[in-house]
Amino acid sequence: MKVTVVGTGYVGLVTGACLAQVGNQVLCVDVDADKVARLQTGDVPIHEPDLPAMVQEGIAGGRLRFTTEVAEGITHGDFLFIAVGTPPDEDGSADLRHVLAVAGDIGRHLQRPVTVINKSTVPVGTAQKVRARIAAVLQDRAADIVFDVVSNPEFLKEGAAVADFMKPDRIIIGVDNVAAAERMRVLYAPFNRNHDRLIIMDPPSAELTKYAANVMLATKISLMNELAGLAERMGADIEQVRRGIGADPRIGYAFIYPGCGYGGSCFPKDVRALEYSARQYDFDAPLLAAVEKVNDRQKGLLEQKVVRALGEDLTGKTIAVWGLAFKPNTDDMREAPSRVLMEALWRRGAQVQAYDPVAMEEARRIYGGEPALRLCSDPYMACEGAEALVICTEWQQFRSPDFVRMRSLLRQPLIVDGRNIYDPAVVRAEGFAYHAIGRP
Ligand SMILES: NC(=O)c1ccc[n+]([C@@H]2O[C@H](COP(=O)([O-])OP(=O)(O)OC[C@H]3O[C@@H](n4cnc5c(N)ncnc54)[C@H](O)[C@@H]3O)[C@@H](O)[C@H]2O)c1
Ligand SMILES: O=c1ccn([C@@H]2O[C@H](COP(=O)(O)OP(=O)(O)O[C@H]3O[C@H](CO)[C@@H](O)[C@H](O)[C@H]3O)[C@@H](O)[C@H]2O)c(=O)[nH]1
Repeated sequence: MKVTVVGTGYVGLVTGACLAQVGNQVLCVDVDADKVARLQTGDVPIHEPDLPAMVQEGIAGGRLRFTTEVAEGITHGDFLFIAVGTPPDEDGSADLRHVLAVAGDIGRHLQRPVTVINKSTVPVGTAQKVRARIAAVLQDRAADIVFDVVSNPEFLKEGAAVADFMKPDRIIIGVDNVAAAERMRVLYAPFNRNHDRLIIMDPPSAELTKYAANVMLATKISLMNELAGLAERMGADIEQVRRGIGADPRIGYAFIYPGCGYGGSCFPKDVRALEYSARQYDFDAPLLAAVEKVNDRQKGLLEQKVVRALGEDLTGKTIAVWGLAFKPNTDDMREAPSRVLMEALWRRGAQVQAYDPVAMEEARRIYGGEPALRLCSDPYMACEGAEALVICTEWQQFRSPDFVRMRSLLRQPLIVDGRNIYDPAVVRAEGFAYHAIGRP
């Protein structure tokens, strides 16, 4: 099948590469000429396991191509995916500018009947807006071309994006006619072999399903973080509590890890966007506001723990930070807790020595000119002469460190663990003061 994917970010690139992998002819379109130039040579600009090999295989097999030519893109595909960003506007609402710009492009260049599929995370009613924009532009051209608009939100996680796309838990198809649903079933058949993963519904329900999933997960995390704060005060250990409640299958072990707050390009923005939508409908949604409030507070916790140990004025002091990405296996630092911590430390006059296995280039891009940041090529180098080590991301390589070496490099044997990756008894036996999240 001929597929066009507009937008080659985390979602678009993974969608394009995976659809090419199963044999489709895929053309990916992006307005970012540098990104397209890199992708044309098989150079994947993001860190995502398995993606470079898949992109290179697709290019070599002639099934995956990249262009900045939007007209070429729109005329190529029978399926046109919209996978552009929907960043938060100042008021928290999802900015639909890019999605509607693509709808306008489709209207301008469409030559034959197609299925337009929106993969971006968008508020309820957007499929309708996309349809209206395409129809209006077609009308201006006096072009009478039929098209469907399908809502097909994406649920991949960064760091596991290829695996999630290839073996999805579910494929949500929001559609208003049977023929379009059938076309989607055929397109997704390679990802739907053993169990039927397709859940077909109306477009508004599909659009809300995406937000509902993200706010449900964000709520689990914020609730655990709130309980962690209580545990800390009550002398209980949230890690023991986590195991105790996770054993109940109605609760489950997934997504109940307390920590220094959720980050990334999705949870923070999507909780805010749904809050905004609720206000638009004049509907009080106190739970959503609380989820966000708890998370904001949680992101300030690591700074508080450092201050409690070292004092308010950190002028001239150096703090080591392990982990800059918002979670392991990605170089994405959007809304990462590490950023909140580092910026707070800088305001208090501290120097930061940071290490991340893959996000160093991204850190350089964001904080390149920051004199109070030293990016270190090795985790132990980051500890050299620092008053404390703070862990922001639970990368595997941090889990079993050389504590003796760490202690010899740090000026003070102090670890603030934002991800609860160590056994407090073990770390303390190594001679460290250890402060984690919700643990005595
Ligand atoms: N990142 C994730 O893990 C994830 C997962 C599920 C859903 N989503 C949702 O998917 C959407 C895309 O997210 P992302 O992380 O892939 O975004 P991204 O910022 O990584 O990529 C978006 C891409 O779209 C391109 N673009 C913007 N306007 C364009 C236009 N008019 N024509 C062509 N290209 C254009 C940009 O240049 C960029 O390369 C968002 O709505 C997001 O909420 C993201
Ligand atoms: O028990 C947990 C699980 C996660 N997190 C944090 O939550 C954030 C988000 O993690 P994760 O969900 O794994 O990453 P994302 O790539 O942001 O994926 C989420 O957001 C995507 C974009 O909408 C969705 O497609 C995915 O289904 C959804 O999991 C990260 O900061 C994690 O550290 C916790 O603090 N505790």
